[in-house]
Amino acid sequence: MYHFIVNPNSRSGLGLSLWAQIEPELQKRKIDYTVFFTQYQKHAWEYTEKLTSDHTYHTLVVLGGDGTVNEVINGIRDLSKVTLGYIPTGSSNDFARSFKIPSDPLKALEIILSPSDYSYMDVGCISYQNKKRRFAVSSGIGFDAGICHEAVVSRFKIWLNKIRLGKFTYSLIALHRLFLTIPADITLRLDRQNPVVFRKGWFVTVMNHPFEGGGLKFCPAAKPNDGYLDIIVVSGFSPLRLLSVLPFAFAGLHTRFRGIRTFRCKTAEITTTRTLPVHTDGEPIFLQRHLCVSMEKKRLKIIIS
Ligand SMILES: Nc1ncnc2c1ncn2[C@@H]1O[C@H](COP(=O)(O)OP(=O)(O)OP(=O)(O)O)[C@@H](O)[C@H]1O
Repeated sequence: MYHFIVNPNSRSGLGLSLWAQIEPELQKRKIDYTVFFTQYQKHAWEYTEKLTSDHTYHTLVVLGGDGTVNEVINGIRDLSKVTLGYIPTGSSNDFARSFKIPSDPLKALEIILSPSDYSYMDVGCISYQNKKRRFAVSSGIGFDAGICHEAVVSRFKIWLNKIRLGKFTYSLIALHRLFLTIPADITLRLDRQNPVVFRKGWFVTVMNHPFEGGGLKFCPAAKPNDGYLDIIVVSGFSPLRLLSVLPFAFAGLHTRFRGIRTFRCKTAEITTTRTLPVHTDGEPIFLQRHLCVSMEKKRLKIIIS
């Protein structure tokens, strides 16, 4: 039995029309399935929590963007008792990008219905103010999270999705945020070693996958199943210099510039001198000053081909 979780509003409403391509195929092939449509934020989380609370084995299929994947992963009671399939319909689709899941919904469905390979994905986790939230792709504090916060409220994303340029949403909002962000000093402590301070920090992002923000290859060496988290720290830049360097991240060539550092770790503690926006998989988590990052002990089985 496949349990489809559909965000009809993903890519500004395209999710529903893509489901209309998927359902006839399921019916034609007499596939045993249920479908659940999310109606509001965290609805996918609530539903997944209820569904998986019987602690039996489930195959869940997400049709949505990275934000819906994030909510489903957060709702799973026992990561070892779920197999996850994914049909990408979001604006940025960074989760699908590194697993090379096709963007054509029928091709992605074909893989789910006749799988030949799986990945056992690490699941990241941030803790803040006695709360905990998992992430699949990345979680960051500072400039990149500010972009996610703005994307949620911006009409710009809707407009770009309408003209099929949704993947540029985050890059274009980044241009706007570049001149609004005031860098803060950031202290990073990896694997309980000595802390390192980065002056004028723009952002720190913990990456499980190499890409975020619609194809920015922030941590080119990150692998979602290697048992490690990769980290990028960007500090000491002027806005104009950052603007000239960031496009290199689409090719993963930004790491050669001074002011950009990458690390690999199992745990990280991030403290900033001011409260800054935080995100997990592009979902805003308000303003924080202190985050602890780690990985879940159990991994999640993902259908990849
Ligand atoms: N019916 C709905 N109406 C409005 N928002 C919804 C609905 N269902 C879910 N959401 C919220 O939509 C947000 C974004 O969804 P999602 O990430 O799937 O799509 P996206 O934003 O188009 O893609 P991406 O994250 O790849 O940019 C999530 O925060 C989710 O909680």
